[in-house]
Amino acid sequence: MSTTRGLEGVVATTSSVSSIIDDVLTYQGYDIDDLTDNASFEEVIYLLWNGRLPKKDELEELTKNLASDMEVPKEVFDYMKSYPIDKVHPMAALRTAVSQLALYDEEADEMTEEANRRKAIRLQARIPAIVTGFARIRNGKEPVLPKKELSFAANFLYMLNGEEPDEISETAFNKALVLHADHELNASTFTARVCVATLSDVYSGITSAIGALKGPLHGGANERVMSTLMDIGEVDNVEPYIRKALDNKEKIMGFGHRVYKNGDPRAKHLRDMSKKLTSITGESKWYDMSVKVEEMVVGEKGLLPNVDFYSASVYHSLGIDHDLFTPIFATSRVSGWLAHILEQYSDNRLIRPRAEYVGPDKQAYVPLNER
Ligand SMILES: CC(=O)SCCNC(=O)CCNC(=O)[C@H](O)C(C)(C)COP(=O)(O)OP(=O)(O)OC[C@H]1O[C@@H](n2cnc3c(N)ncnc32)[C@H](O)[C@@H]1OP(=O)(O)O
Ligand SMILES: O=C([O-])CC(=O)C(=O)O
Repeated sequence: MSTTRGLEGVVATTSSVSSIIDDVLTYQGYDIDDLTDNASFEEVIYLLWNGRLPKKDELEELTKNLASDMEVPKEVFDYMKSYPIDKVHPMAALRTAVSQLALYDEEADEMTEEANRRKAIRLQARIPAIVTGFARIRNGKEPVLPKKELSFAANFLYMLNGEEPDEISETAFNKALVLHADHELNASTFTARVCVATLSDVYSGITSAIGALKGPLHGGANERVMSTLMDIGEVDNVEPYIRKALDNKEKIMGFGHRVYKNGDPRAKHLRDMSKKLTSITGESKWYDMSVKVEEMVVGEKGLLPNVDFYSASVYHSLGIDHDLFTPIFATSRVSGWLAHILEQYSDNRLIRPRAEYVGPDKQAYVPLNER
């Protein structure tokens, strides 16, 4: 038996949801650049779940269903109010609340395709309501109900702040959602597929995926990018800070990628958005620092920024709390997880690889009092 550390380069399944070929990312064959410039997040959800872009009436129906399914069972928010709220990370809150959602869904264990699609809409709709509801509850405020006439992106910001966003913020947030929606067999998506390949339910798949996304080597990196920028503080501090970190063999969050070696095609969109938004807020230093960090990490290590690097200054400029950055990633990525879960169910086989045994051999049991 031979092993590949971290399964690098191993092709573990076929999929038609998204592809990364020659550093080009597509969702169902549509280039991410095209979708980012033109599509609403709702269109992307439809595309990922159905393999084609929606017609007008199909989009209207999905948008209506998403808006009407955003209301979270009261019990979930009641329980949230009893969390040790000042110690709970929003990703932990999200993981718990999504698991709890299953308890109030009578169809949770119903395995027909129709039921799974209905649950997909409910999960896609309720995750933003949970993320924003938690953000408000921990500040002593009540969750805000979504407005049916708002887009998915606008509703997120509305439920978070209690005020409808301006057009620039809505557009930027929509682009960020489009950019994070799916990414082939990344760690959290693989986790979701492994879970549901046992024929476990959709809620279990999404709860597991949230756990995987939370880690700093994956979705959790975006929050850490902002911590790095805050630690650096000023453009002039970038050089000594990054040099010291690299000398100490520390990882610079938001750089490197398992699949892309010539750069993540999503990063340039977020870089442009960061430049624009930080100049609007009058805090260009976050963009300027980011550019300087990029120059140094590219120069010293040849590592390029991934999706998490510039998203940090984008979300910061939208006034979002830093520990909500990864839950926002989950709010978008749940669309991809659900597409992969539906695909897995449609042609399922248990996912069960092997491990090469490297432990001790031929051990004989020694009674407790002789050890
Ligand atoms: C949405 C996403 O999940 S995108 C990724 C988000 N994660 C991050 O930004 C965290 C920082 N980046 C990393 O930790 C890695 O680049 C990963 C996890 C993304 C990819 O990991 P792998 O493919 O396993 O690469 P690996 O960690 O083996 O790195 C290869 C070499 O590059 C170095 N390296 C990789 N990323 C970085 C980094 N961000 N900073 C400094 N050095 C790095 C490693 O130390 C290693 O060096 P070595 O060969 O001298 O030991
Ligand atoms: O694909 C990966 O390994 C990580 C990533 O960029 C993503 O999930 O968006």
